[in-house]
Amino acid sequence: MSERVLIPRNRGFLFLDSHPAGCERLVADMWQACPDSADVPEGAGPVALIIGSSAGYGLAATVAGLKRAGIRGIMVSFEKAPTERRTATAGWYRTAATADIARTAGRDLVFLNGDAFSDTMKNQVADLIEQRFGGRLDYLIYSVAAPRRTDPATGTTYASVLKPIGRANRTKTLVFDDQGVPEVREVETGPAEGDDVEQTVAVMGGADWERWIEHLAGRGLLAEGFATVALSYIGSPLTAAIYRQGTIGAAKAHLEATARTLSERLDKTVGGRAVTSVNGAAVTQSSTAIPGIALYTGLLRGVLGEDLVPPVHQLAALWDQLTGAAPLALDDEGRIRLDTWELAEDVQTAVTERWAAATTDTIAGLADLDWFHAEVQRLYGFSVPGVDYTAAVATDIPWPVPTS
Ligand SMILES: NC(=O)c1ccc[n+]([C@@H]2O[C@H](COP(=O)([O-])OP(=O)(O)OC[C@H]3O[C@@H](n4cnc5c(N)ncnc54)[C@H](O)[C@@H]3O)[C@@H](O)[C@H]2O)c1
Repeated sequence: MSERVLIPRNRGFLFLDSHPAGCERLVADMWQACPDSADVPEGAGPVALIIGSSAGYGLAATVAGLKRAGIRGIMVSFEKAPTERRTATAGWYRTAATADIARTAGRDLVFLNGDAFSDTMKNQVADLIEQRFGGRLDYLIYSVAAPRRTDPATGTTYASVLKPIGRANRTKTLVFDDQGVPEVREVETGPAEGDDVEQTVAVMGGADWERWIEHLAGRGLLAEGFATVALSYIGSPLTAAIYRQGTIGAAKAHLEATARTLSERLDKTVGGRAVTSVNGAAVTQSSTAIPGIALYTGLLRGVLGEDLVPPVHQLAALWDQLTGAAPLALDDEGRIRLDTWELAEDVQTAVTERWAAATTDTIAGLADLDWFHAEVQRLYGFSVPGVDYTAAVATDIPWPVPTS
């Protein structure tokens, strides 16, 4: 086993290495932070498929699903193995840690590493549901965030972009230099051109979610009352030009429209439903790539402090609505809303005032920079309280294999 002392090496919000012990501790902390539920079934729980389970909202869905609903089933993500020179990706280590928690909780989770957009993965999952999980899937949570997708039907590869639609967008944004010193800058993003919108919709819209449901339905694997949820975001007017009214927003609108058509079909065939869940802003590898979102999230935390609702609490609420432990609450467009704390008028007013006042000189008093900076580091397992970063750690942790 290779053991090394790991120090964070990064370019902007991207880090070269991930810390296995930090990642493990983070998952353990998430598990602790998720409240217990009296409604968890004693025996084999419902069968769930969670796509995008190694990070962000998908990881929260997995941890909260274990704790609030006693799920078993299949977790899919796309992570890189450790090599001689590089650690594995953080999601690899978080997956190993999640597998340990599931084992301790006595829940049968199988973790698959590969491209969820491929037919190979869909077949592998369908075979597993058939052979290991009684041939019936109760829940599918779709939480993929990816820059590219190859459509297996045509072989065409699509690339998503983060651009405004119609005209260029100038926004304030937050960056940190190598020493972690913050700077508020203005960046301009040119408008979507050519087929940018179609490409982004093809990656982050509902096409692959629908393909999954059709594939599993075609194999007769959807249980009576089957429910599926895909994650969506609306966000603040401050980020609307680049997010909700931009190329990614077009993809989210497509995802939400897909939910409506899927739901009609599922209702008729298995008495099931498909919905989107609109979640609040969180620091994830995907969200930090969006211009302005880092500044916005730092200010949001500055306003809300500990009242900023972490993903695992939002996903606990989601599972409660799915299992019936809490009433299903849908907005006028049929979406589950777990972002109400973020979009509350007083919160948005306060964030907007701070946004207007934000400069490199004032930012420290307006945003919770320590939290934001540490959250970015925690995406890679660094800055996790309780971890000894001077100790050498084994980096060649194996991907969890299911016990037979
Ligand atoms: N982060 C936010 O602020 C926020 C807010 C609301 C909704 N959401 C939504 O939540 C969803 C997940 O986003 P996130 O921020 O948690 O992302 P993330 O980057 O933290 O996680 C993405 C996950 O997708 C997996 N993945 C990527 N490509 C894959 C592929 N080809 N095959 C299989 N797995 C793949 C990754 O391994 C990882 O598990 C997205 O739909 C996003 O729009 C995010």
